[in-house]
Amino acid sequence: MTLELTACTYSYRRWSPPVLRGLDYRMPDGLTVLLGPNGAGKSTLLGLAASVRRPAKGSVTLDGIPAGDRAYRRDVAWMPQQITAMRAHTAREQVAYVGWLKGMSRRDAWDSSTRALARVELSDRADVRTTRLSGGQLRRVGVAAALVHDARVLLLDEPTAGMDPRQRRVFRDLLGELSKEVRVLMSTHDVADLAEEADNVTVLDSGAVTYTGTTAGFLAYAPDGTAPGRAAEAAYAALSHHGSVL
Ligand SMILES: Nc1ncnc2c1ncn2[C@@H]1O[C@H](COP(=O)(O)OP(=O)(O)OP(=O)(O)O)[C@@H](O)[C@H]1O
Repeated sequence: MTLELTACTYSYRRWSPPVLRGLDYRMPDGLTVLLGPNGAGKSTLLGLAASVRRPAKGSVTLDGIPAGDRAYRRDVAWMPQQITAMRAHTAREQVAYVGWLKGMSRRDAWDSSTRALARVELSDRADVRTTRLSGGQLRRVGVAAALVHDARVLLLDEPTAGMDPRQRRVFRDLLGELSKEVRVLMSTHDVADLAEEADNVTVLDSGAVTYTGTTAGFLAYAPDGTAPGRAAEAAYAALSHHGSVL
């Protein structure tokens, strides 16, 4: 299962300079954390991989299947940075609706929605309208919606933003389980918290990949003498300082 961006160029407006220019990126196995400063292009990359944005040049494929094909969309799930509460829908309905859009039968989508909400510890809010949920709860609805159709690749855009410490722990455990089953690419600013859990790290800066490889390889960029528990932050700072290491 290989999700690959090849020579991708993307601009938000026709005449504006591209955010990504000829980007080549192959998503690694297991759990990959996508790091980078604000505006680096993480959401743009995830949007292309999710096939919600189309590159002006280049291609996005999953095992050779082009993004946008039905099979591609079924296998790839995306949690956007902003989760929209659908008016007059409960959490269960909103998640089930995403499953239905991805091609599940109504019944399967409904059953799967109930399971997905349980995985994010939201069963007790399943029948509450999403417009009434807190920001952190709504993000968990977003995670559940990404899980509902049993995709083989999960693309998560800052899933832990706004979650309280307990929910972060629940989410981390869930990620641990999920990354054994599926590939996960997750953007975060939570360098210290998550980078050490991941199998791989990708660092994006100004639309270019400045590091992609194992977490051990990433942590090796921390200068000697870095305090325990600070290695991920120190490695990230060192990579940002040195620029591209590819
Ligand atoms: N809808 C949009 N219209 C115009 N420009 C945009 C739009 N979305 C993003 N951009 C620009 O594209 C660049 C990359 O943005 P992107 O959201 O991909 O970065 P990011 O790494 O996800 O940032 P953050 O960490 O702040 O979420 C930025 O310069 C941003 O201003």
